[in-house]
Amino acid sequence: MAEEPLLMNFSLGNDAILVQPKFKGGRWRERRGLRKATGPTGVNTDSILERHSKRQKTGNSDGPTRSIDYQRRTGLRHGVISSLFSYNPKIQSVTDRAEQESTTLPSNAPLVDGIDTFTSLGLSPIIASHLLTKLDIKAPTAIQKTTISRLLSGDTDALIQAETGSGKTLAYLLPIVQRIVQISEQKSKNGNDTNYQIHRDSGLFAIILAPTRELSKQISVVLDSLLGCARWIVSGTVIGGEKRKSEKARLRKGLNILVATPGRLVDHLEHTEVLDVSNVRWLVLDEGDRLMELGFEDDIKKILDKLEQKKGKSGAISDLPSKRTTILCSATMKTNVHKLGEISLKDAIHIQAEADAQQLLQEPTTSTDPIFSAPAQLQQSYIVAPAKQRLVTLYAILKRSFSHKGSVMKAMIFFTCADSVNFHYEVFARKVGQQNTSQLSDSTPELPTQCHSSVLSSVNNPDIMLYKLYGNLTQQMRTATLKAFSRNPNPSILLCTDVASRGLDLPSMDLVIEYDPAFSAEEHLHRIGRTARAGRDGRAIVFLLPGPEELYIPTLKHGFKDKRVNGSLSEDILRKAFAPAIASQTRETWEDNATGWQLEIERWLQSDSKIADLARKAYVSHVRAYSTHVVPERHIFNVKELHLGHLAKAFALRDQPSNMGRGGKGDEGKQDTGKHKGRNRDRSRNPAASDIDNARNSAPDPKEAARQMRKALNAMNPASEFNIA
Ligand SMILES: Nc1ncnc2c1ncn2[C@@H]1O[C@H](COP(=O)(O)OP(=O)(O)OP(=O)(O)O)[C@@H](O)[C@H]1O
Repeated sequence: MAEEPLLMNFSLGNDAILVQPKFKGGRWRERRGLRKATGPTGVNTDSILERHSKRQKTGNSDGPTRSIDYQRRTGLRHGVISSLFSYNPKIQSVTDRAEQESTTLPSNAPLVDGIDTFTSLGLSPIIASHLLTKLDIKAPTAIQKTTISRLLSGDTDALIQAETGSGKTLAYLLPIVQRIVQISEQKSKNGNDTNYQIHRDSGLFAIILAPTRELSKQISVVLDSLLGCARWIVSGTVIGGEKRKSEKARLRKGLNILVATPGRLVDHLEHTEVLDVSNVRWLVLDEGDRLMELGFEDDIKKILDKLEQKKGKSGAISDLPSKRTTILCSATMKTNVHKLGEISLKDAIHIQAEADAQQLLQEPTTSTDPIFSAPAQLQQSYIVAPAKQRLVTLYAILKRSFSHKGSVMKAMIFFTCADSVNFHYEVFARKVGQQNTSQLSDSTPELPTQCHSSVLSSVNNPDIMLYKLYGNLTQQMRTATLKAFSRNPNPSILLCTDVASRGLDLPSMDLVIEYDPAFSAEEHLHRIGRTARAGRDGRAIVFLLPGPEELYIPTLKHGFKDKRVNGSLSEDILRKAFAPAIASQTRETWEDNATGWQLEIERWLQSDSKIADLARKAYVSHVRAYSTHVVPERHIFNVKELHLGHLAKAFALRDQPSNMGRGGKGDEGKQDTGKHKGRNRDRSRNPAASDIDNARNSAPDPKEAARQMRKALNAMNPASEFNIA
């Protein structure tokens, strides 16, 4: 079954059409469609693209390039190719350019004072020793310390909030596993001492819900390794991406703990009779805010109703708690989490790591102020790069970061859309020196999307691998890619969308680059939280454009306890990365070298129509995605402020694609002659979007419009970026 139709982060009342909702989660395409549908206040990127493309045709907005000599050396002989270094906007903000080393102690590391051990918190010595010997986990983290003792001592609902990488998964899994082990042992004392009385067919006791398949799989792996000390307790997953039949077979065999995505679980609750939830006493909603953003509210309500309806008496298994405990968990707690809390929790306790709780007391926040902080040891910086210098600066950072084997082992680069991931993957995957043959990497559905990057590899670091991940890849490919990326002992770079921003625990992640800033401050926190986990070091870099985007810097600082965020200019980075060899007898400058690199990519694009199409597609998707930043941040990421001609250069295009004013999605080089043709084509490919247009334009009265709107929204699937079921 397809995933239930979902709304993002808001429910429509009868007159919902009159209000301006905030769209946060899901794919940018759906966010954009939804925002456009709600009224004329949204920015129309189609018309912006069209306006700029007309302006573009009247001449080169960049004016003349530098001297004739400079043009001769750089290949800009005809004066029609925009220079990387001229006519860039003024940079206002970067006053803080000296690199500051952090001396801050890690805030999400295991506690080292030796006072709090897992056994002192109430965990059984068997589990504690299993943690030590098999998982190399010696001491609890701060959130584990607070959560474990609280959840072991009672059956109260809980809302767990702690930094990324602070060990929240074990914080809720350990007490649940211990409680089930205790129930099992209790039974064995009453009966046969040598046999545990709980088996896989004794009943389902706990369900853990997570928003993505990747995260569900990850939780399931942690759970399985934990259950190594209680092998008679069996766990499993129902997360889609495989045949329903095999999931049913697994459920028929019996499971005691189930990890699931909400859509797929609802599907089984409705169609799989053998799934008995009468004994479920623990329900965990991991990444609660994301579950809400992806529109799982209805599914969660259905699950809660089913659990309530089917709840059996605890008589069948003695010591089974009479009450169900629900645990809600996330690093960020937005208003939607409180709504989820209202639906799912009763008299819940709010559990935070002690340090976080103290900080909150000292710095009370308003309801509009998101409560979040990044791990203290994470070194965060921003780079102000003019649009034209973005691509070459990204190359320069990667080249320097991976200049020696071991300097950086794993890096992630976040983009706002899959088209952009695809384009940049090809840029760094291309075979140097083979400019006339398309190297478009074809992927086989079951194999990881990976290739060697000869562009980034060097004598000192010869084996740099590239991977890409986004929601529209097949599930097998996504799983294989993450596995291959995690297991590759060589330096590796993952190019991805926000499908990888939540919860993923990828080993040795040293560097996170937000090449496109996140759609919301909370998402930024989750993205950078893929590094600096469990006390380890990590670096995060965000790219900003000069101008309004520099207003984002206070938001970046807000997430850090000591407001420590370093800034640098792209030209400083280019100067270092493209410095000519000392022995060089030529008159080359770093500017020439940087320009040479950019021109090589531009020529490669011109010689290969497939790559050029990919670049145009990426460009249009990027601009459209840009217009879907959350409302409170739209003055910072304002699509009207984008210089579209300069931005084209970041996609190695010499002009803004003139034939893509209104079409965009997948134009694939076709001419778009009529004013509205492209748009109509886009709409015809997305019937839901065209329904929304109809709803907005034709409905005579607000109630009817709202009804049509609900119908249209129901036809869309905001979670499809995440391919959840
Ligand atoms: N007590 C501990 N000691 C050492 N490492 C730990 C401990 N607890 C968890 N870890 C490790 O810390 C890493 C992060 O844990 P986890 O994924 O649970 O973090 P999280 O708080 O859920 O992060 P996010 O908010 O990003 O989902 C994992 O690699 C895990 O094995």
